[in-house]
This record gives sequence, C-alpha cells and structure tokens, in this order.
Amino acid sequence: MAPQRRGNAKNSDHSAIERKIKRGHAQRQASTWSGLRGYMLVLMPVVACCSVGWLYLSLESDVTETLVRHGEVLQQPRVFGVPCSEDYNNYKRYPGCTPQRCGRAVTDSVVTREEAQVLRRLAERGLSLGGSEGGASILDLHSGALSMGKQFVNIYRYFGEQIRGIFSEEDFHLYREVRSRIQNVIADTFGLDSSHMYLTKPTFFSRINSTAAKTTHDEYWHPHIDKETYGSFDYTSLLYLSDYEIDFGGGRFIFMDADGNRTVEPRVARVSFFSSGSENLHRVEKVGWGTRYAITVSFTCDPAHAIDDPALL
Ligand SMILES: O=C(O)CCC(=O)C(=O)O
Ligand SMILES: [Fe+2]
Repeated sequence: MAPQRRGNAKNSDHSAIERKIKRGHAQRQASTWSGLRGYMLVLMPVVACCSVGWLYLSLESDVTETLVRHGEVLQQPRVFGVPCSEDYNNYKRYPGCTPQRCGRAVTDSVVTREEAQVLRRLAERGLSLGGSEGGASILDLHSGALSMGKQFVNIYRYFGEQIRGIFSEEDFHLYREVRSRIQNVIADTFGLDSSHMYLTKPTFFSRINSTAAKTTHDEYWHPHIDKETYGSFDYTSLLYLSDYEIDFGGGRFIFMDADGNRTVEPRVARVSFFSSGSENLHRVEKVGWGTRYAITVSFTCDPAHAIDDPALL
C-alpha cells in the first residue's frame, strides 16, 4: 500500500518554521550581497592593477630583448642556442650538416666595413636598374631576378651584354669570398663540416624603404619560417649593408619566440645567421624612414638544392 499524506495539527507550526527559514534565507542573501560588494570594492583595484600589469607585460613583450645593439662591435660570434624544432625530421638527414644544434648568432668580424660598402654600391647600382613600386625590392644575382614596378625582370636577359658595365668580375669574386667566410663561420658555430653545406637559392640583395606596399611582394614584414618559405634552407644568413638609426629607422630583425621577441639591430658588415626551421620564426620590423640594404645568403644540406655562386655569364 502506498503511504498516505496526512494533514495534522502541526501544520501551522510548520508554516511558521518555513517563514523563518525564508526570512533567514533572505537575510543571508542580503548579507552575501553586501559581503560581495565589500569584496568587489577590495578586489576591483587589484583586478585593475593586474590588468594594467598584464597590458604592460604584453606590450613590453612586443619588443623584449635586444640580442645585439647597433653600437656594439662583436669580434666573436655572439651565439644563442635554441632547441631544434622537429621540422628537420621531415627531411632526409645529412650527417655533418643537418642541424643537431640550433640557434642564432651574430658577428661583426667576418666581413669588413669596406667590403660591405663595395657590396652596398653593387646593390645600389643593380637595384637602380629597376626597383619595386612598393617599398621592397630585390636583386638576385644568381637567377638574375630584379624587382621592376609590380613584377620582376631577368637582368641577364633584359640588359644582355650591358650588364658587364654594371657589375665587374671583382664584384662577383667578392660575393664568393664573403659567401665562403659566412659558410665557415656557420660551420664552426654549429659544429658542421662546411664541405657538406651548399649555397642555395634564392640568394638576393634587398632594398627596403618606407614606401607603401603595392603588391604582396612588397610585404616583407610578415612573420615566417625560412625553411617553410624557401623549402631548401637549412641555415640562413643575413649580411647587413646599412646602419640602423643612421641610414634607416625601424627595420630591426625580430626573432618571435614564445616568451617574447628578440631583436638584432642591423649594422654595416654585420652577419646574423641561424638555423632555418621553426625554432627561428622571425620577421622584419617595418622601415619607418631611410633605406635598408641587406643580402640574404643561405645554405642547404641537400646537394640536390645546391646552386653555383653567381657569376657573370
Ligand atoms: O633582411 C632581413 O633582416 C631578413 C630577411 C628575411 O627574413 C629573409 O630574407 O627571409
Ligand atoms: Fe626570413
């Protein structure tokens, strides 16, 4: 049999108790709210303070650490190790070359200022033959690609024999000499056998100014990983041909690490080099004024991607 609900004499007591309970509830709620209001008054400045701190830290992490300042002159490579990414597992491994140790390094003692000035004049002459309508132009002496307006031309085809009046054998000899010294310093720094490293394409002079971009080729400032962008790169090097804050403003090189940015300030004859995988995600800060010249010289471990040094045809 199902239990029956019975009405009894204690009903009125019961509802009194219920009222009391409800009153108690309401009082507790009111005191909870006033307690909360109290907490809020105390917490609000703390929250505001933390938000300002967080904002400060996140803005600060936009440009955190300067690895090498323009005014320093490094007689020895300044080396910063970083763990290698797994990118290299997706490629055939070449003993004596495939990165086992990864990182980045900067040196001012591989190329002289005079040599860099000769290369800069070479870049000026070559790029004056064309140039992008936007802010970023390149000249690739190996393939002959030169920015022209919104596209590229091949200087060897476009200018034919005339090109001999613009570049000399000595210019190309200097390029080879500098390339070979950079190759050796990369090999010494990362413990490689330099005879197992090969120049790879593209290798190019760049000229960047503050003119607004006209095509995506002008958008040099995007974060990227060289191994993804260029495929064959295992080690990237940059030889700077102008001075940060003297020839141009902005234009710092930025490594974008998970815990913040690390910058290299360009300096004439400064060589910056790094393993090309995603351990070295990077970008170039937008150039605000002046003109920035540099050369990208990169190496592969895969002989199939090797190119010869640029030469006058
Ligand atoms: O010019 C630079 O500092 C960097 C250029 C670069 O990231 C590249 O050529 O891939
Ligand atoms: Fe790059």
